[in-house]
Amino acid sequence: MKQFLKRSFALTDRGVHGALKAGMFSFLVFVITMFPAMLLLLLVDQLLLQHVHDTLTYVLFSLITLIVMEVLLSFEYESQYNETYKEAANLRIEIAQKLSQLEMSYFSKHDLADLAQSIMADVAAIEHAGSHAIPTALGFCLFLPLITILMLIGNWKMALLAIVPTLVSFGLIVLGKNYARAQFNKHYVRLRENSQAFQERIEMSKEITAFNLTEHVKSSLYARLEDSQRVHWKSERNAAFLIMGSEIFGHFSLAFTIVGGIFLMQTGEISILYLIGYVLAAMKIKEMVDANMEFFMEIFYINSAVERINEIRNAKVLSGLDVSFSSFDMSIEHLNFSYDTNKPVLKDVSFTVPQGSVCALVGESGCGKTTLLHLIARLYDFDSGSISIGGVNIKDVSAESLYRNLSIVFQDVVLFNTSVLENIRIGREDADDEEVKRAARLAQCDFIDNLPEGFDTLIGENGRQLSGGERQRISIARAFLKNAPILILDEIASSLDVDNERKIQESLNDLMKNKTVIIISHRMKSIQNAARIVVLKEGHVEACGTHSELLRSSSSYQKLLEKTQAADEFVY
Ligand SMILES: Nc1ncnc2c1ncn2[C@@H]1O[C@H](COP(=O)(O)OP(=O)(O)OP(=O)(O)O)[C@@H](O)[C@H]1O
Repeated sequence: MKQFLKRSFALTDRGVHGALKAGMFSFLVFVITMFPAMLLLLLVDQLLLQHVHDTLTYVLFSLITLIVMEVLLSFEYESQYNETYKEAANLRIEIAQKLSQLEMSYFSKHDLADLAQSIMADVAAIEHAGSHAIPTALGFCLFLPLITILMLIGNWKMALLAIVPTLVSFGLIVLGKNYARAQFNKHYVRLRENSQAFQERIEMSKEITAFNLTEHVKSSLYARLEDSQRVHWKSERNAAFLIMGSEIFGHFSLAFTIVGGIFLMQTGEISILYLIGYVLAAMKIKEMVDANMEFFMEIFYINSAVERINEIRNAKVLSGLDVSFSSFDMSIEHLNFSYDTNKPVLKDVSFTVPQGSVCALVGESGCGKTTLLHLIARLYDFDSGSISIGGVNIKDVSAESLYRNLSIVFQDVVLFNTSVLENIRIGREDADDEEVKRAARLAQCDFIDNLPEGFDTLIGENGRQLSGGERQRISIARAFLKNAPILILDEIASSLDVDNERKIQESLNDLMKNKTVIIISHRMKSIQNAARIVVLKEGHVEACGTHSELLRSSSSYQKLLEKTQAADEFVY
């Protein structure tokens, strides 16, 4: 049961416990709401059949019913709402933790807007269902068999007259469930596409204005909205038909009970008290079904949200053991990798980088240099072969052990919407302010002095208040601060002007001392002193050696040098 609830509603263990508790209270509330009908039966018994009951019986019965009802309702409320809000927070935390453990390939295969939708909207949908629909449905599923058995014991014919139409009414909803689910999924896909389109519109405002695309984008957004409105209307309309059909059958329950009951009473099979009792029970069941129908629909509606949350839960995580590396020699052997199975990006790549030496990766654009750095940083897992540090395959190493020993400076720098100081401190969380400032000086971040509040200046979303070169230097300062034994540099000079590049080059020479460094640079001159230069061509190692060795032996290396020289001389 617990596993069923966990799977069906993407609940956490605690959430399952909460839902069961709330469901039990809902069941008790269903039971107690039958008591006023029983009181009415007592009265009918007295009026019609002259079975006189003491007035105190009515008063006591009413009082006890009221008190129990009040207590149960408050418990039901408490367990439904409190547990659900806690569950929504737990679920979001669980998803956030899971996302932080996933392979990067998961993010490249999934839409980020979709993930954001899963964390916010899907959990909100489950939260709403959890506070209303799931406990009530659980309670009703317990109550219906109980009342059916009691009614069958009383008179099985009357019981069937009241219960069968109710079951058919339910059956209709369940039968239509798959159809409704497909419609709701379609609507969800449209919503996701719309939010992607709006996000793109906002992110590309500059390009849209510059290329005079405002009208075109506006009309395509309107067309999208109209389309999603159509799909939404269709899904709501079909859901409404289902509910209506099921409600009509629900009414048959009452009609059959009255007509069948009168017939059975005339044949002398049941007394008028039985007739009224079964009519009251049929009315109550109908009332409950009506009140809860939208909850059952809601449970079908959250199905696609549940599927997406479960998909994140079941995704493969980066796993491995905590390891202390004995050395930082790096060895890459027969490495193969593809982003998708049809197109290999790296093919049988092998080379070594001894501890404390610099290795440069060069090659035409698209040959797989950045991909190789991503694999070394374990942002993706490779298909076959190995990457070892100190003889240990990084696939067997936990993310914490690896990143403790690795500093990475990528082409695309990501900054957080906080102060400059905190952005640099990301390199090493326990660094004090002085250490952060020293790292900034080493990375030539002199622009910080000109910011309004120096190191305390907030730099806006993804550092939008900074230039490309300034963002790059903050990223380099993080690497200085971390001072890890392995350093990965991907085109760090791409956003720097000549003056800054020269300054950073000097301080980088200090940082790189005694470290295992892997660097990509399109400025061929800057890597000429590297102990080893690996020339990649269409995903495989074409040549490997020092600058002077490659000048003699590799025609691809010579061509790369010629191209960079030609680019340096290019005049606009
Ligand atoms: N996330 C991705 N999903 C699918 N294919 C990708 C992805 N990233 C890169 N590729 C493809 O992999 C190949 C190698 O790309 P990579 O970025 O590693 O080349 P590169 O040598 O670093 O290029 P550049 O010098 O232009 O930065 C390219 O064909 C690219 O289109």
